[in-house]
Amino acid sequence: MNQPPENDNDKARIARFIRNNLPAILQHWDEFARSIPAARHMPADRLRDHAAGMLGAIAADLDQPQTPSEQAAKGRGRAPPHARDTQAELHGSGRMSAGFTVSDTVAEFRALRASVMRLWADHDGDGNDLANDDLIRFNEAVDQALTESLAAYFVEKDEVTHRFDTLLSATPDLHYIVDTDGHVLYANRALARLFSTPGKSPCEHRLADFCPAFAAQIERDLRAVGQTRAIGRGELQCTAPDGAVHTYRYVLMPVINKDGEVDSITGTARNISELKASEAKILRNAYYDSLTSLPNRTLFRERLEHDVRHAARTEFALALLFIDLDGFKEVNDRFGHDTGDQLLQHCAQRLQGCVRATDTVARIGGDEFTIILNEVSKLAFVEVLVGEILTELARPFSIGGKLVHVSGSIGISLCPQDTQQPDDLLRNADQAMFVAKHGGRNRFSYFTPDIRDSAWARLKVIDELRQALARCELLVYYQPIVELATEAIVKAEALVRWRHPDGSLVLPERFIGIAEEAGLIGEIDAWVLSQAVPCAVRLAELTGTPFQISVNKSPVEFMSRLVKNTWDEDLALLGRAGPRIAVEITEGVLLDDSPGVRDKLARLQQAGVQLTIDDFGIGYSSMAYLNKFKVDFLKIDQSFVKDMLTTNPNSQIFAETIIAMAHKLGLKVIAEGVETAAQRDWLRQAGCDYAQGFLFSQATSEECFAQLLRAAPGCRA
Ligand SMILES: Nc1nc2c(ncn2[C@@H]2O[C@H](COP(=O)(O)OP(=O)(O)OP(=O)(O)O)[C@@H](O)[C@H]2O)c(=O)[nH]1
Repeated sequence: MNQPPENDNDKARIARFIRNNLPAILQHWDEFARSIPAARHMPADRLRDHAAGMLGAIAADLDQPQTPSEQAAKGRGRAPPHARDTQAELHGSGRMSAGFTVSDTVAEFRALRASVMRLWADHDGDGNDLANDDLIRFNEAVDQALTESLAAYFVEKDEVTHRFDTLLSATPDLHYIVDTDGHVLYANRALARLFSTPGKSPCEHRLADFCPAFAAQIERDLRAVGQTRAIGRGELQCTAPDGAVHTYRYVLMPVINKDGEVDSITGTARNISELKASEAKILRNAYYDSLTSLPNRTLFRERLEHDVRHAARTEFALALLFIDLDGFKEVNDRFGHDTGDQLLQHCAQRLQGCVRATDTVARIGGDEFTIILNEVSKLAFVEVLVGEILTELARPFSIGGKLVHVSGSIGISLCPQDTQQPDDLLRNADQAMFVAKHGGRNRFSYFTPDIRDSAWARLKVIDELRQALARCELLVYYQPIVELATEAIVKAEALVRWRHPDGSLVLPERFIGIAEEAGLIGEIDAWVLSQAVPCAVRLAELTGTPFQISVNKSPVEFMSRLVKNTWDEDLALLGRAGPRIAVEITEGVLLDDSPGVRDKLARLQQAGVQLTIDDFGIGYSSMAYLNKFKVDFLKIDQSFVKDMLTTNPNSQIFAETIIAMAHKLGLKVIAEGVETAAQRDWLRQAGCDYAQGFLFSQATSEECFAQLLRAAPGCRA
């Protein structure tokens, strides 16, 4: 049953008291408030304004008439608020945002209550009965305000929690909070999903349970963070429920409570599996050959250094094998690069099959492999193994239904016998391989000091040759080609000579091969051509008839990418020279079916250059290409001429056959190396068209050549 409202004067008295004594109450309150941890660092005026607001709201509440049941409800803090967003509610949500704990918030109300009551007690009131009644009313109003404030505080807290939960749920990173014993207090959705155990919340686990393989590491890191309060970092691998293994990088941070103790530990973990995979790929690319998956040159060098150091500490030797495939370019040219690539892969497998796991097989260049053989106790074993490798490489490879053949040339250098320097060891093995290759391929050669000396000599020649070009030390000599019927000099072959700084005249046999290997041959041949063209013009003026000079174009110029490309300039020059210049090529060039070679031949043909096939008869001597390309002259190799009348009568048959065949095809024949009158006579009688050789003249300077021409009968000069 409702009680009548209380007397208005009574109701207003405490409210009036609060309003009249507000400065004094706030002064008391200030002292209390400073003991609240969260309020300690707040500006005093803000705290006061806030308290004044709350007291004003409480006083306003006290102004309201209320029934006894409302009063009872208020006493329990259950009275409905007067309006939405009461001052108390605003207080509660504000305190939550300002970082007040619940107990801080309660303490603030306690301080307000104590401040008013202290002052009330000191006050000359209107009598204790009334004062007690007022105090009861006051306490009820404070309780009500506190309840409203806390309710708003928790609503705000839930909202903040919800916001953070939403934020943490949206991220693929794992976020978690554990207590100092490692029990999970919070796991975001990504972590819960990753380690979902049916019927069990992540909070029923210890963090270490999620990753048993790294449990000890997790426990150790959590312990360290708890003890040192330092941030902990680490990486671990976890197997997800779908069996996938992921790598996580994690950070652990201590949560310090108001007493300065580690209350809990928060952690985040990021899946870095992709990063790891790309790091591994970068590492693989830096150290491994992508085609064969063998160690590349960089890793090989590191291993060699390591193994050489290791060998120095043992009584065992180390053998380094340098393997270069023979005829690999032909595989590329004939079957295409894909087949070449597959061949390299097969070779890599076969090489690996020949050695122990402790040895290293590496691919250090195009068709170059190296093998480090460790702990060699007997050199005989090396030879047995090298024999096996040669057999393996020479065994046909079946690639794409085709049988492909190559072989290998192997150089061997030993540590410590030859050297203990990794760089020298590699150079030695390379030089020894070079010797094996030039010794006929499909074989091996040990490094010897002689090899080193000749390799150094070779390098010296390359160096000097480079300078020879720049210092104009090369000369062109001309060897006459006579018409056998008349013995008149009708043509010449341009041959290069090198006036060495030591004064000697070096013949091409001594340096052309080296120039080819060093990639200098293109420049040399181009220079010879540039000299021969004006010479042909001058000789034609001298003789009064067109005069042709033939120049050599090395097969290497057609085939190797190492050689400096002078083709555009050469062809322009040849085009201007017309029939004054013929180009001599070997038959191997015509037999080469690779697109690069075919293209260069076609350009020569388009320029209308007359072609001479040099050294005819010693190679494949296939007739088929004579049909495909317009050839003008065949040069019978001097080896046939040399022994046709002495040791090998078959040479006569060869020469006769070549001459007959050439004539049937409309080609003229030139015999090289004619040294005797008997050879000349035989060739003339066999129908050969032209001859050159010492019988007529050695190669000579343009000046001497001009004298030869002037001395010839019928010369107009
Ligand atoms: N298919 C393929 N070819 C390559 C690769 N790297 C280099 N080459 C080619 O391998 C060839 C190596 O040249 P050489 O060693 O002179 O060729 P070769 O025919 O074995 O010559 P010799 O060693 O004198 O017997 C060149 O034609 C390169 O273009 C590759 O990764 N794949």
